[in-house]
Amino acid sequence: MDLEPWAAYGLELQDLGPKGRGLVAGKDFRCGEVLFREKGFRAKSPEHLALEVLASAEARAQVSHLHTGPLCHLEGHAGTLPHGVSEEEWFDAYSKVRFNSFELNGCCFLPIMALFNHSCAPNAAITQLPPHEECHTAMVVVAEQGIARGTEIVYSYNSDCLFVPLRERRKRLLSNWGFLCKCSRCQVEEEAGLEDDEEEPPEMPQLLSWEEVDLKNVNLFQARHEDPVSSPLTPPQRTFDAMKGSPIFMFEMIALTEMRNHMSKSIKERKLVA
Ligand SMILES: C[S@@+](CC[C@H](N)C(=O)[O-])C[C@H]1O[C@@H](n2cnc3c(N)ncnc32)[C@H](O)[C@@H]1O
Repeated sequence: MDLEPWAAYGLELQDLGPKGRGLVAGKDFRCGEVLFREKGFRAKSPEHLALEVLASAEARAQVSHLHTGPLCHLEGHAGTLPHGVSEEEWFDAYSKVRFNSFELNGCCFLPIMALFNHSCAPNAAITQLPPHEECHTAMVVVAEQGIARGTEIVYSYNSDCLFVPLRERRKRLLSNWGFLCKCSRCQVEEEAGLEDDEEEPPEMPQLLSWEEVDLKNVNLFQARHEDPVSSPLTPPQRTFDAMKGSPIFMFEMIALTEMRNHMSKSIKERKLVA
């Protein structure tokens, strides 16, 4: 795999302080330009994808750079560890998948696209492209406005939260993604005291160290999902094996058309709301 696939798109990976790493425009982009595209993995749940990661050394290498979320979010999972997998290995793989994937017709996991940070005032949008294969997904990131060189490229992890007040946005992002949003919009609204007008401050998830996790009470697979150990993925869903050598998906004209339709719809909706 290309070590820096974002560089071919004119993007730079930078350390952005409290948000961790993020992708920044290495040149000016026009509104509507495709900023990045990737073919990734899709499965029923993060648990299924974590098992795929654990099953292949190559897959582990592909996700080794990813951020892991707060461990407390992993509590409540029931089940047995897959044979030969240590608790630490399980939590690492599960956390990487859980905090870097999207719920879009299943659990979609794109290891490079996961390097973009979230914003409640995004300058880019993501779109899932056809064909929706059983175990793959293809997505593009598109500029929703002109983006000047040096600007961080951000999309919204949860578009439902864009049109609600600061506290509610932060609450939703905390519960789904495990972080307190520090995007430019949230920071401006926080400084303007908008959060003080609302009820109940959001609580940061408690970060646990390995020693603090009581593994007896940690259930690996939540009841909401079928247990992937007793119901393994059926062929040809060895997703990571199938992905060998082709992380970037060259999509077709039909996909571009769908993306443009989505873009103009989403821009129109924003204008209506504004
Ligand atoms: C999908 S990763 C994005 C890449 C990540 N920054 C990294 O260094 O790998 C999501 C994580 O990035 C951080 N993050 C993304 N957007 C953020 C935001 N608006 N405010 C604060 N942290 C953010 C959070 O730690 C979140 O769990």
